[in-house]
Amino acid sequence: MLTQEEIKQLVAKQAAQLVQNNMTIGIGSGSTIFWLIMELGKRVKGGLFFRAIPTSRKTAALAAQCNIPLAELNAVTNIDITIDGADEIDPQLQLIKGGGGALLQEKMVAAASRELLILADASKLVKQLGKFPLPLDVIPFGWKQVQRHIRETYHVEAILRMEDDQPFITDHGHYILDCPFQHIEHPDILTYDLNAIPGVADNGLFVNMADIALIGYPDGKMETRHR
Ligand SMILES: O=C(CO)[C@H](O)[C@H](O)COP(=O)(O)O
Repeated sequence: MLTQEEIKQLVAKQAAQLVQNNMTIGIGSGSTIFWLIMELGKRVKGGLFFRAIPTSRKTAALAAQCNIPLAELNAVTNIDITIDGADEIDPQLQLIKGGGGALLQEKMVAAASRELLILADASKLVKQLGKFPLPLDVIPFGWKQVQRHIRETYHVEAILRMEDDQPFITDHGHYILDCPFQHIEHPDILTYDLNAIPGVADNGLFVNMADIALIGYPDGKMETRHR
């Protein structure tokens, strides 16, 4: 039986093979994507040329260490594919993302891409989204108003994400509120409503965005799911 880390490595290795010469790709964030970057680094060493739009500073730094050429989102007109991880994946390939706090940039890069491929081990599969607390990316000014709105509207206690006893700060200087909705029945409606709250930059629901998910299992099998 493979460990979770070995499964992540396996799906990352498979996904890295999809990248072809001269492509522009989006590279997600997180521990699964760490392995993707390692595999892509090997392919760069082998002579493959592509350029990548990173979805976080961490990803940009890792990719640079692996000699992967980087480009800015504003500098490109086409992204062939974005490869990213997820925190929850439902049967329709609707996602919760943002466990690493990079959801805003991840969603912007994914939205600009022709295709979004999600890599995950099978523990991320759920029947219904919501067990994983939904991250909201919020502007620090007035974040408590957003928290109050979530409490009064949904009866959900949004928790300010902390790091080393300080609020966690995103790459864009924002805060993250983690919202334990438990059961999200209509992700399409919820994403729309949450983003309408003043002060919310974005939320971690990725609705109708993922095209394919590559899922790895402890026995070494891999499954491809399409939306
Ligand atoms: O959305 C993300 C970061 O904002 C990640 O893709 C998500 O948290 C999954 O991470 P991991 O591969 O470490 O489980």
